[in-house]
Amino acid sequence: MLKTLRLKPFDKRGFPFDLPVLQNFKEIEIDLPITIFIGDNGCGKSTILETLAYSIGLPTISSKSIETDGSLKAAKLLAPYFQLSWTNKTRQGLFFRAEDFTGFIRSVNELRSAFDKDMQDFEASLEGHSLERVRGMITGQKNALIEKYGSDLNAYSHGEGFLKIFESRFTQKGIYILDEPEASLSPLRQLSLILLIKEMVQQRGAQFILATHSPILMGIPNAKLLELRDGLITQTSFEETEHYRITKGFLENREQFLRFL
Ligand SMILES: Nc1ncnc2c1ncn2[C@@H]1O[C@H](COP(=O)(O)OP(=O)(O)OP(=O)(O)O)[C@@H](O)[C@H]1O
Repeated sequence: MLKTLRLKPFDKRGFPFDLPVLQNFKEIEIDLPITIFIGDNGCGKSTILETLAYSIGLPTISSKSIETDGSLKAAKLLAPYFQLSWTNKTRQGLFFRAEDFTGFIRSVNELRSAFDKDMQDFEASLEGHSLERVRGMITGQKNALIEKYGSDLNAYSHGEGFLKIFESRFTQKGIYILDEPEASLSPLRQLSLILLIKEMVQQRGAQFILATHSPILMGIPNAKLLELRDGLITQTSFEETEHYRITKGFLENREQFLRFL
């Protein structure tokens, strides 16, 4: 389990080093199975999560190497200053960003189509024993793909596809870093995600680190809530978060609430 994140002193300028939150923090404890980063847009949650995922070397949903991901330039710059301490070091788990999802669905479906196209080509050029061997190989690979992700991820709605990915990739003890996993999940599906996370923690001993704007996900029992605000990272309680207070005020009396906007 990841226990602490320390930020070594740096004398660099420019993004990401100029982020206010990086000016002040020296060490944060990530000592519970579920840690949730919260805070307003632009406060630096994704930058911290991306740098953590990069430092650990976690797989992304596309299973491509995180080191060659061009969108993680800031994480590469910052990673040398991240010092992680562990009880049991691991590189197993997943780094999930909502924005990776669409590209991922496309690539899975392209791979499936490529298997079909290869099969047609081989059927036209081979025969007998050779054709049977190639057919067996391609069918095996295609079936493995279908078993893992379903017959066609495009056949699911966006939110259903999200949950399908979580179900198929939350499999082993490891560390799961999820950046805004609520992006297209209905409140009911967010509760399903909480259930999945709880099962993974209780049955597999997995660790989760999330960034979210969802008051539902923030309410996961026994999670450590770290709020980024005014350039500081401080531990907070569910009821103290701005997200909770605004949502509660709105739900309790939205007419009056909106009058003050
Ligand atoms: N490549 C970049 N160059 C300069 N500034 C950047 C770059 N990428 C992000 N930023 C800025 O860094 C700040 C932190 O961005 P980050 O994505 O970490 O915030 P966040 O807390 O995850 O926000 P959100 O909740 O909107 O996802 C933002 O103000 C953003 O505009």
